Amino acid sequence: MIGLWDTTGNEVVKALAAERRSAGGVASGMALSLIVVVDEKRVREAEAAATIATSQHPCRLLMVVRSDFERPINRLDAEIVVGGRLGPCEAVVMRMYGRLALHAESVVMPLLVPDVPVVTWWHGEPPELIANDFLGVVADRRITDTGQADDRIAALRQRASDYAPGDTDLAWTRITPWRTLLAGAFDTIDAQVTGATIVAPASDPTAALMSGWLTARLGIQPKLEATEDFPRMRSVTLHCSTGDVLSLTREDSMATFSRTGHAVRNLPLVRRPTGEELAEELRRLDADQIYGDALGAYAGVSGLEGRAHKRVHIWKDPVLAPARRLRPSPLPRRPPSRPRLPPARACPRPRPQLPRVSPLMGETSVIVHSDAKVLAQAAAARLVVKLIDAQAARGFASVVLTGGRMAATVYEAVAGMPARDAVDWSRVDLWWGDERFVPSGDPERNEVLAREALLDALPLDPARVHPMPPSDGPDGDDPEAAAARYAQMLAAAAKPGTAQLPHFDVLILGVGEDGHVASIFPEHPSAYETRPVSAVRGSPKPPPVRITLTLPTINTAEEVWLMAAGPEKSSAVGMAMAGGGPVQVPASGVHGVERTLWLLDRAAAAEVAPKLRSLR
Ligand SMILES: O=C(O)[C@H](O)[C@@H](O)[C@H](O)[C@H](O)COP(=O)(O)O
Repeated sequence: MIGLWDTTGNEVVKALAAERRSAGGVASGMALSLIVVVDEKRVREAEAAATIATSQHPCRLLMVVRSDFERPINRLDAEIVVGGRLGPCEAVVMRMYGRLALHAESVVMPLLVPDVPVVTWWHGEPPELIANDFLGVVADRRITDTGQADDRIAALRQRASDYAPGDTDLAWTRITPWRTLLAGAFDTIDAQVTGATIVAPASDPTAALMSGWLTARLGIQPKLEATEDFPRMRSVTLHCSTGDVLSLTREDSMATFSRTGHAVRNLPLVRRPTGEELAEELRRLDADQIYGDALGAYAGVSGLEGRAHKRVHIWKDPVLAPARRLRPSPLPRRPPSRPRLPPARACPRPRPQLPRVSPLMGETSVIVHSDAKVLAQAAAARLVVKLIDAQAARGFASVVLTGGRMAATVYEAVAGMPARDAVDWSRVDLWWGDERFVPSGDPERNEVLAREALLDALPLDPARVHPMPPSDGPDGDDPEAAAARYAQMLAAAAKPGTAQLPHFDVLILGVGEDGHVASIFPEHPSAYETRPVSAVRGSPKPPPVRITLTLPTINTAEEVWLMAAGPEKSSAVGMAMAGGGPVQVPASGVHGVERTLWLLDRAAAAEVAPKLRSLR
């Protein structure tokens, strides 16, 4: 077991690899990644259940304990157990504090086992909308437990309204033994079932699902008879057209089965531990249509099976929802005797700090167009509409431009578009995300590219056009000074007293074959930079000296659009969308405050995992 205190996602990935090596392949052949989302007070229960389930299903268990969203600092503590107290699996228990807890996926995604299904189980109050939790959006199967909700029946109805195939609920799993016994009873009768009575507490979601199941299978409307004398569903009685009555009644750990004209029989009906219920759900990785039918029949919602299997992540900040305000509890202190992660100790060089990415991250959409030409036309149309909308809302608009072939085709498409005249170009601010540090007028400059392809044809206000300084500008051949100058220009344009940067409505990026964006290159110092603007030396893409906005600056834009076309971009795009990490794949580290848009052609989208490609 390794305990990592106040750590980073990267350290957890490294420590897991180290622990796997030292465990000598204890947990090979993992069939799935199981993400468990749980509150601190229920961790022990969740661990006990997961231990039972993982003993039946070899998997990587990723337990996410989220707390104190309001805490101003972010912190991650992690515990890595391979083939130990959590069963024969690889387990990472992660405690996330502060705003980091809202972006658990940034830590969890790199830990998913490649190419195997992902199952997410919430042990506790289920999320109102699964789309609000990225850990649910990435999962192939999603397991909630409405039995844990404060208002269990309302939670069940909410599951129906929010349903997508692949969802399931442990309140449903709980009636598997009942359904087995009742199905056996049906087999013994020829008569038609005309009615049913279910005796259960009024708020029992399991009884509600039993009612829905009987409605969906037999076309009857069962009567729910409320009782407060029993904590769980007490009995199910079926009335046949012949007048026969079949009844199944729970008695402690068994059931009595009675049928008109037959002797009463005792049958096993054991209440299973949560871990057994979880294990049952892990046995199937396709959608459970019978559950969907039962849920829809109970809630009176039709067409559940026809819904899309995948959800789009919808950002929701629980801190802004007054009902969920949480009082921060003291952060656990690192135990003095706890050893530090061995690989980190072995690392001789001080590691640079990862840039703090903005905690605000809107929805991510992936739009795949047939080819680069259509992509350029569509992106151009989108840009024109975005600028018109921004001007309608605020009177002006601002866009951050980039360089490269894809950007050039989009600029040309805007230039050739009659609708471009609907934009008041004199009220558009233009900034650059990066620039090649060469003399002014040099055809290598991104500024020159944009001017020739588009800007020269537009009635812009020159005072609103802000190219990055050239190498023959006021700072001469000093890219650091030029970067600092651009940072000052940005600060001067920011709203006084509120920010260091102006508002960017949309920031456009091309994606390099190696996953670079702007002039932030993989494993390059620019990928660690936290100042707003950075000089770049030794760029792997010529020319070698450049200036770039850094990741924290890019991530303040309202919308960030990443554009890529062609097969040579497919692996970079695939890695970025799989959460490759901002240093290894800078494109994975950018996002818009309100929206991140991937604009791809089919060839560039080829390696985007199917489950992500369906995000729209
Ligand atoms: O100055 C640059 O080179 C760019 O700003 C760079 O980030 C570019 O956008 C990508 O490399 C994609 O370029 P392509 O669209 O040409 O592949």
